[in-house]
Amino acid sequence: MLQIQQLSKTYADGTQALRQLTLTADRGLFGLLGPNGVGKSSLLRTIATLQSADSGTLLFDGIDVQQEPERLRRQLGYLPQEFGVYPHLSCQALLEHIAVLKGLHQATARREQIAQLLALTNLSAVAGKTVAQFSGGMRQRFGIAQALLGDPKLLILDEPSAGLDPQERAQLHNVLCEISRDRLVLLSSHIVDDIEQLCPNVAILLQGQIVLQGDTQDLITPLTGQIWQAYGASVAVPPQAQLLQRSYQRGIPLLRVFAPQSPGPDFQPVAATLQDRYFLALAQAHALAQMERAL
Ligand SMILES: Nc1ncnc2c1ncn2[C@@H]1O[C@H](COP(=O)(O)OP(=O)(O)OP(=O)(O)O)[C@@H](O)[C@H]1O
Repeated sequence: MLQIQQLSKTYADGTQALRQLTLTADRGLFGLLGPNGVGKSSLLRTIATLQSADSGTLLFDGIDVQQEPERLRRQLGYLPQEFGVYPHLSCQALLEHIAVLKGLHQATARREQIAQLLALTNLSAVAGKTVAQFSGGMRQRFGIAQALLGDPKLLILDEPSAGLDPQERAQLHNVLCEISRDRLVLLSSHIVDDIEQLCPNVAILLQGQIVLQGDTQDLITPLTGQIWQAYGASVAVPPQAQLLQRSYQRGIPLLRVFAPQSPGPDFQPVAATLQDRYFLALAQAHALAQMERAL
């Protein structure tokens, strides 16, 4: 289990990336959701022992991550948002190289593990190609294969589906579900659909703090019967409703709002989604910040 208490991090230029952040995550896929720049990567890099926090505690399965980073690293797989590869090495050779760096010295066991991971990530047929020649989806699956070397109990994936086409995303999702059975997979994204499809548990991060955390379905259910949609450019947001999203459907303007009762005859009730919960959290945080500024 990952237990984070009151974690804070301020960069040298004064940017406060994490503000007394508290979070608990157990086994399975855990989604970390938040807009750009709220501190997701800062949190993941800190958990991955790539940077230190200024204060707070960070425990994983009884390991004090800040006191014993080496012990944590033996249990850790990490896929950063962007990762470089040696351009001239094949996928197979690169995995061999990383496996040795991770301490997998026994050649037969190492080869077996690499073969299993190549099969799991659907890369066996292209293992002889250089990773530089891979498509975006293949690269991400390679990134997951390298992170899984050594069978880590904690896997950290920073925006793993960014830039993938729908087919590659679906393939990646299959791999993620497959590998999350007996470990904690901490996954960051600003693609709400990805988190809703994959993660039974989620946390929403805003301005360096967790503003909402829980079972994904339990966060959505209380919104049942309170999400409404209206089509048309002339429809206004009624005062008793909270605007969640203005968008388009096949070119027609679409308004999506939160309201305990029907906001008016133009609005139809629709099923609530994680995106609604997320936008509501953003709107509430924005309103709170405005109130604080006004005081
Ligand atoms: N090394 C650094 N030095 C100074 N500021 C930094 C550094 N790394 C990140 N920041 C700042 O800290 C804040 C949080 O950044 P971070 O990358 O953790 O956010 P994020 O939620 O992962 O964003 P994104 O989704 O865009 O990757 C931002 O204001 C960012 O500009």
